[in-house]
Amino acid sequence: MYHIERYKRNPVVDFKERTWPDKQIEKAPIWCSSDLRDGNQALVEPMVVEEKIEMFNLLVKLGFKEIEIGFPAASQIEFDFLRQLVDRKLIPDDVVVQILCQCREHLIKRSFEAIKGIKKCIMHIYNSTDTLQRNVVYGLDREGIKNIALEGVALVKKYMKDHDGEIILEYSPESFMGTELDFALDVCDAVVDAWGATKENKIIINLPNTVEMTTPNVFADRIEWMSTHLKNREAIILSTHPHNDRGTGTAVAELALLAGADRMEGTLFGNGERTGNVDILNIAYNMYSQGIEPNLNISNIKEIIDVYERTTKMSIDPRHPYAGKLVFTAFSGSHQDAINKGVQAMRQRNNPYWEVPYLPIDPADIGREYEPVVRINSQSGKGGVAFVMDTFYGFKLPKGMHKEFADIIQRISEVQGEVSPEEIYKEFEKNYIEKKEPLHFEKCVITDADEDGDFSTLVKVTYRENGEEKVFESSGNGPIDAVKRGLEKVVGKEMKVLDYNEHALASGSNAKAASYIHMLDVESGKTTYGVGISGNITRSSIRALFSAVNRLFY
Ligand SMILES: CC(=O)SCCNC(=O)CCNC(=O)[C@H](O)C(C)(C)COP(=O)(O)OP(=O)(O)OC[C@H]1O[C@@H](n2cnc3c(N)ncnc32)[C@H](O)[C@@H]1OP(=O)(O)O
Ligand SMILES: CC(C)C(=O)C(=O)O
Ligand SMILES: [Mg+2]
Repeated sequence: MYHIERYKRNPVVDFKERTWPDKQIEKAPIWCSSDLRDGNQALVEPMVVEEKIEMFNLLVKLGFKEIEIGFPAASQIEFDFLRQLVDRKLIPDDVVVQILCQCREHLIKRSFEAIKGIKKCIMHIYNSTDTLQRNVVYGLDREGIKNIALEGVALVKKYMKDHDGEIILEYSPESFMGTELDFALDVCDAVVDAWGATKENKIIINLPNTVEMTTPNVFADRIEWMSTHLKNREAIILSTHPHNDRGTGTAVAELALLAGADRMEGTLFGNGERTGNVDILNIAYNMYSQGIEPNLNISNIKEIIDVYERTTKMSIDPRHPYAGKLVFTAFSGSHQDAINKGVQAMRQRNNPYWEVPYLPIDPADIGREYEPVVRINSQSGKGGVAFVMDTFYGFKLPKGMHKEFADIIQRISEVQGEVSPEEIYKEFEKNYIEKKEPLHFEKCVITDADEDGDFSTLVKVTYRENGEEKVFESSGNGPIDAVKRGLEKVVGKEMKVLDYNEHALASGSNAKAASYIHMLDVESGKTTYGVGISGNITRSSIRALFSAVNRLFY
């Protein structure tokens, strides 16, 4: 049943002093991957130890320096994984592992057992602080909730005494977005004090968007408000941890950075509870697209996808930003035309900037060079077909030919749907290069008459007509003109070469040339293109003439 009266709006923040709307992201935050914790706790089949190790190694390779590896007090598998990391010496010196724990003594005690032997560890404790959970989960008032947090700090301090390694404390007022700001501030200030954080020995205060409840601007206000009101801000690394319930996780994360967050927790491709955590790669690629160094090694998205899909058994949606199979592909005609023109213009322009319509970054920069930017179906146009012929096969079709050939392809796509580059090339061969019947060119002997003049080139052309070998002789002001005049006699029609183009097909000494003839049947006014290829430029142009004649008159 549809009951809109059951829902109410969440409050905005009365904070006129906000400065984030005028800011820009200037640098990458401290990234913390929560793939092995928040991501893992949301999987139908949580990762087993070997899968976790594979994911951990990937995160290290990507350059994460802080990795939340789980909740080791929660299960044996989580505990064993952490022990494996230690025993197999898989944690590089410059990587700090982080573990999550509730503010409960037996769990904190067990967590300290798990981290034995780790030089430096972020101990992440949390408790929910919002009005709803205060009432329904804990049945406690503000003071009671604050005490859970302070009890957590006291317990970490207690077990730290016998621990041989550095502990950085992270505290999260879980469900921060539903917590009154003055109370969130009160709890966080109390935790910072109780921990004794200083500028030199900072604490991480992590303000999560546990469940998205408002538009991103409200979350940004909340972050900036906290950032400016926390008592001992210089002793704090302000972290945030967005989720994606309203589909605005990335927006929230980016606005939180404008609003003063120093650190960002999230996961690869946004795996995580419900609609997921924020997709760290999305934010990092967004930074990259703005020329901001993301401080992550994200140039091989294929490898990231492979490990992610294998270990989480999740799949990437084809429309997922940067990673989806279709996100750098244009099917529609006007987009393809603009991409085609943009790529040509880039080749001619003398500056380093990537500026191609509809492509925010060069897909090759992130390892997507093998996927087609342009795919052809019934929504496609001439620019797209020309782009495929150029980028896949090196044929630079003259502009006038784009429509003629695209019409051939569109007739096919309307029947069968998508037409692959291979099929497009086969049609090109069939309709142009191999258009060799009924007049099949065999050879041409060219002689230059001594005197200059309109008919100084003499040709003797051997060809087959419906299989029968024949010869004609003709003259003209060059080989193309001479052969054309001969063909007029063979066909019995007046024809005119409207345009001629040629280009090399591949570099190197055995490069072939492609020739294009635009031909008019003077009587009917019909025109068409003919295409020829050969290692010899004159042969390729004569082939193009035959191709055009076969297309136009038979
Ligand atoms: C937003 C987040 O992602 S938070 C992280 C969530 N992740 C996980 O929970 C994954 C791992 N968790 C687990 O495996 C289990 O919850 C365990 C092992 C940690 C604890 O198991 P159990 O004690 O059996 O159960 P459970 O989690 O339901 O405990 C609930 C009790 O803990 C209390 N509690 C919940 N969170 C906290 C907290 N952060 N600090 C202190 N107490 C807490 C509850 O109020 C409740 O108390 P009650 O028994 O008096 O009603
Ligand atoms: C434990 C906390 C930080 C969390 O995962 C959340 O609030 O989403
Ligand atoms: Mg979370």
